Amino acid sequence: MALAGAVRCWRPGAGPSSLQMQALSLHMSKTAMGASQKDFESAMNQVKLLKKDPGNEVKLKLYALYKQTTEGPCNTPRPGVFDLINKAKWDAWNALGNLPKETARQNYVDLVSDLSSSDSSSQVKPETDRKQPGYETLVVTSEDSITKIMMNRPAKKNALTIQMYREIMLALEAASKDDSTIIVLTGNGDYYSSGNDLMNFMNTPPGEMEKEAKNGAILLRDFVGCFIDFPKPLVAVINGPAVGISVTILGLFDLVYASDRATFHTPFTHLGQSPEGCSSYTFPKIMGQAKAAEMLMFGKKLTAREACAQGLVTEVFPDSTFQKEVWTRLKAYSKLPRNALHISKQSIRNLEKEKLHAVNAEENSVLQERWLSDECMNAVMSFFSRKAKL
Ligand SMILES: CCCCCC/C=C/C(=O)SCCNC(=O)CCNC(=O)[C@H](O)C(C)(C)COP(=O)(O)OP(=O)(O)OC[C@H]1O[C@@H](n2cnc3c(N)ncnc32)[C@H](O)[C@@H]1OP(=O)(O)O
Repeated sequence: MALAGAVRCWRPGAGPSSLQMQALSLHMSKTAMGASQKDFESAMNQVKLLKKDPGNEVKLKLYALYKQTTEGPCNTPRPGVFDLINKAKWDAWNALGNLPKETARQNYVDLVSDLSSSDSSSQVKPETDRKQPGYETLVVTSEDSITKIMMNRPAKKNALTIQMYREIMLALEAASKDDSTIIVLTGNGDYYSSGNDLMNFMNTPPGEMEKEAKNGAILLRDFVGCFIDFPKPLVAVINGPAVGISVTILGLFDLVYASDRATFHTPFTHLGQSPEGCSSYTFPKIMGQAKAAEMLMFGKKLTAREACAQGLVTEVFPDSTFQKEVWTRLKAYSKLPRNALHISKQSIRNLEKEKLHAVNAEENSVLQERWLSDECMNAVMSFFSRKAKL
């Protein structure tokens, strides 16, 4: 509801210290005696300084109290049934009945004082303070109704360890229930992610290969399943090159923003493996059979612009302004009506959910076999012996 213009009392603005001082002086004057006209004017100014939007219900209350204080009881005709905004405002004002002007003024000042106190206690904190505890391989923060999950293993190009798969699942589970509107996955450092950590294949005793392959397939099924079922808008902020599973799951995101430094590489055949992340289904749908085969079968690496032209990426930004442009965009999107956004996401996804889970199960059962193949073992060994030979 667009009330901002009419409730002359609302405009986010200045810094915390002036806000806190005004709240304090307002509180002191109103407790000494009834609120004066000066207190009322000061409250009207203060409401413009609030950083946090108090929501339509509170804005309606402020509007009603303002009108009651300045004009007395509502005696204008009720707006027509289709004039929704003015009708809501009229209803709020009319609900105050014959409340005396002095009481309305006092209530207005009290309400603003309460809003100011909670607003100053929720001022922006540095990122280190906002960081959610409990993650070792991720940095998870929430701000402006956006939960950001950042893979945090820059020295290893954000290669995904078993612990990282698990922590990403936990972070998604928590984000699905928090009050965020949008969830972002991104990487710390120069890479978005180099995909599965190839060490995941190296620590298995010879007799336990089959069991480990089975466990790996279960973990992968659950990991990809979280993206299939995720109920809120998911945005990938691709800060640099992306490899393997970090690319294939992009078909399950709602928006993919990429720096022009990013590349997209799925070298499954070279690794003796096969596609996962539902890409065997989503990629041909997104980019057509021929282009999907080039990526998934022949390991063609795409630039960000090529990936955008093929529909895998939503938009490409110059690396120099990437973070600024993307976060400005996301902050604007995060103010959209939350429930409507989530319902739209779910309507789109629900049409495909069953199919995606079936594809996920099929891909994982093929991969489970692939991990036991000589082709896969040799490719992994050759990656790790590469450095030793230099
Ligand atoms: C539960 C199991 C689920 C499995 C799901 C199936 C998923 C499949 C895939 O994701 S397949 C894709 C796997 N990824 C790769 O094949 C990429 C391998 N890495 C590379 O090719 C290169 O490292 C690079 C191109 C990403 C970057 O090259 P460069 O710029 O030359 O840097 P370095 O190679 O020196 O890398 C720095 C440091 O990071 C280590 N590292 C990078 N990526 C991985 C990786 N994927 N796995 C393990 N380690 C990785 C690299 O070894 C270096 O370590 P060091 O400094 O030498 O200790």
